[in-house]
Amino acid sequence: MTAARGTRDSQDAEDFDVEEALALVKKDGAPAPEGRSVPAPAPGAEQQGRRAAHAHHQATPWPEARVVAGRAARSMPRRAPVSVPLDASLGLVLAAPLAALTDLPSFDTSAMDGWAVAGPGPWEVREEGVLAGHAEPAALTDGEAVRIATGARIPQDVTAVLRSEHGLIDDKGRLHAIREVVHGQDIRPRGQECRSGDQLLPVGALVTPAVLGLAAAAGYDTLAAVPRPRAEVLVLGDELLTEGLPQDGLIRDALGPMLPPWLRALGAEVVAVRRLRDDAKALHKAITGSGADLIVTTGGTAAGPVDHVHPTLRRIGAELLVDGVKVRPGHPMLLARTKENQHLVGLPGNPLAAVSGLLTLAEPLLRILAGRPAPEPYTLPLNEAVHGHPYDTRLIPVTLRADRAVPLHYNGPAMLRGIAASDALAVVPPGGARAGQELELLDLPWATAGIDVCFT
Ligand SMILES: Nc1nc2c(c(=O)[nH]1)N[C@H]1C(S)=C(S)[C@@H](COP(=O)(O)OP(=O)(O)OC[C@H]3O[C@@H](n4cnc5c(N)ncnc54)[C@H](O)[C@@H]3O)O[C@H]1N2
Ligand code: MOO
Repeated sequence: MTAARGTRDSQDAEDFDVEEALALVKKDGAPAPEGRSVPAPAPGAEQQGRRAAHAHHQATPWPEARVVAGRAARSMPRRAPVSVPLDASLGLVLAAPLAALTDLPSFDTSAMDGWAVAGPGPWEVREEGVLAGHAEPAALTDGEAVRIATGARIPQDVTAVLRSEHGLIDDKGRLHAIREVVHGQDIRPRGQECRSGDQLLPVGALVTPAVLGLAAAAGYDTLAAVPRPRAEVLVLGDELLTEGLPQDGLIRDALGPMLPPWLRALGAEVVAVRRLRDDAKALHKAITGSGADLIVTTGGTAAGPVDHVHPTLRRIGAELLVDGVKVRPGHPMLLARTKENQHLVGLPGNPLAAVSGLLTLAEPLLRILAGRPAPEPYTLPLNEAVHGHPYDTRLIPVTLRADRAVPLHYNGPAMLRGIAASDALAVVPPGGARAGQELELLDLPWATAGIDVCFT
């Protein structure tokens, strides 16, 4: 057995047996790391444990969880379109059709460097040439030519543009064509691409770099866009460090740096990222004080002594729309309506489990709030078999090689090593998948061609 194979087997075991493994640690009273004390079980911890076991049976199937998240977004009223300067509209969605504000080109334009000529040659060449962006050139009369640059306005009564490489000046200063001159050649007539008022793009089009260019060319300084849904990230955990090396049982916060750009790539405006201690009061205050459309919490979703997300949601009377999902990793993820027009996605603390929650619940919700089109579902064959969970869907990081999905190792719930090297998450149905089996893929923003590569 190779080392890599051994690693994966042990990860799979962790995946299936994480609950039992944790229970064993607790039963045996494993010593706490030096200098750190195990918090006493919170009042009601036993009840929480029962609730967690119950919740697991109530968990929503993975495909349905995504539908519920989409429905939650559709239940929210549409926010009014915003007028956004071009340089800030990348990644937004048009809230009004993009209609040309001008003819394009807006004047007859030379397509080449050379001479604008009138009538048949040879031509007398005028002394002063015509450059792009300069004053309106004087009309030509038959037998005349003028030097012209690409993009310059065509003088009146010009019949064609002769490219510089297709003309010769004789010793008397007259211009001769070395090729046949076709009427209108190398002239871009006004309105060739569009007339003022023509619809260039419909409502709902994604603003890509190309759209920015088109909008600018068509005369726009601002665009009417669907506003980005506002997301606030609450990173929970006493054990988290924001710099330096992990030490004394403390670890680096991996989600604080990862989630804001990822949420932005999913269409959100991240209005705040706050780090909170494992403290129920602080969490209550942060949730009830937030004006965001979506609150994303990390950690605290399970039934441990300092897992305050469920109790806090109960306390504020939130409606749990999804309470656990039949997916590995990430099964404790949740979605709640916290108040009118506000939802909360609770991501599990294990980093890959958090990614799973992000793509299962936050992605459809944000995509619909941002007015973005749903990505076309697609599948690729697996290049090797993967184990499945007996009852739950698995999401595993894969790279895409020669139209095959290659599963990556280091895909345990607490690991980011696999996903950091991956292009997509493959959706493994309960029971696993054979080599060659077509699996649905969820593209990761950095691997998607087009706008999704643009995080800023
Ligand atoms: N008795 C049970 N215990 C656990 C269950 C269960 O079903 N029964 N599920 C396990 C699973 S699966 C997951 S996933 C986690 C979810 O836990 P929480 O959402 O409550 O998260 P925490 O306990 O706060 O943290 C879990 C793990 O992740 C680390 N973490 C947390 N935040 C971060 C961060 N920002 N950056 C890096 N790492 C983070 C944290 O230190 C823990 O190691 O619950 C299992 N337990
Ligand atoms: O199995 Mo958990 O959801 O670690 O990810």
